[in-house]
Amino acid sequence: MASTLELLEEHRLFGGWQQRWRHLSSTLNCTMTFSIFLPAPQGESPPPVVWFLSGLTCTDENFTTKSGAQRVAAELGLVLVMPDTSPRGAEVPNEEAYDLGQGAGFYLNATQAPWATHFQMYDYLSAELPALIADNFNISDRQAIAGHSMGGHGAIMLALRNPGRFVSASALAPIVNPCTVPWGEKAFRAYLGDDRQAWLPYDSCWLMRQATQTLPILIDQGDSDQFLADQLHPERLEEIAIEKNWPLTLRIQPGYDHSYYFIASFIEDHLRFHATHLRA
Ligand SMILES: N[C@@H](CCC(=O)N[C@@H](CSC=O)C(=O)NCC(=O)O)C(=O)O
Repeated sequence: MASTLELLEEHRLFGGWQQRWRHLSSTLNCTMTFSIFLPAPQGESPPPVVWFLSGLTCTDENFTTKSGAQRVAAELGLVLVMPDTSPRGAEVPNEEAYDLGQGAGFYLNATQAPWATHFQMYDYLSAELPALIADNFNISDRQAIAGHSMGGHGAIMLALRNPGRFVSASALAPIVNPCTVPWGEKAFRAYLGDDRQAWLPYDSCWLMRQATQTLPILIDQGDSDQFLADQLHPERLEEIAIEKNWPLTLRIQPGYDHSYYFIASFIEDHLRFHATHLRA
């Protein structure tokens, strides 16, 4: 299936362009959308890229419309790519619950029926979408990745599984140990089956323990986050990082919850963190 891009929306924003595109994904066997922010050019070199993976219930539009990230991305000359969080469409299986099915792809390759035909988000994000973006936009191969909650899991997991692909990774309120928390256990059992060994390559704590090549990681976590105690456990990844002398910074932010108000408050720090590494 050849992938042609169809422009759905375009808006001038902070001197750059916010665009939304549709394409047929051969990996996911459905039509997908993604959003991209293209800053005004700052020189001859193609601009570096920050990917942002969103959380449960999100599309590419939650971050686009609620984070306010484009102002700083424009200043820093960063391209932002915002993929959707799962395959979509009437032909794609779904559940009524918000934490399984459409909007809850968990950035993995499902092996179980009825999910496996479409839920191949790991391959979509590690191969098909990066190639499509590289073929159609003037971008650098200097790239970083960030995400929120389920998307924070996706960002750190993708960075740990693909050494050298990203220069830095960051997350806001990420699920760092999905194998042991209710959101992750429910999704991994449905998508990957009962064998917990098959879950491990999607667990950032397990991946960091195995890793031999580091990259800088920044994590922000609100201490009033309603999901902190049951689902997130950022301290578990921090403990492994300390044991391994890994360059990871975990910042606990007093009073902040799990919402986009939290993301909007700290996304500037994340983009500046990535810009430092992307321009190094
Ligand atoms: N609706 C659910 C909670 C869903 C939720 O909070 N989603 C978060 C991400 S949670 C982890 O991945 C989110 O980003 N929502 C979109 C938004 O725009 O806020 C419930 O009621 O518990």
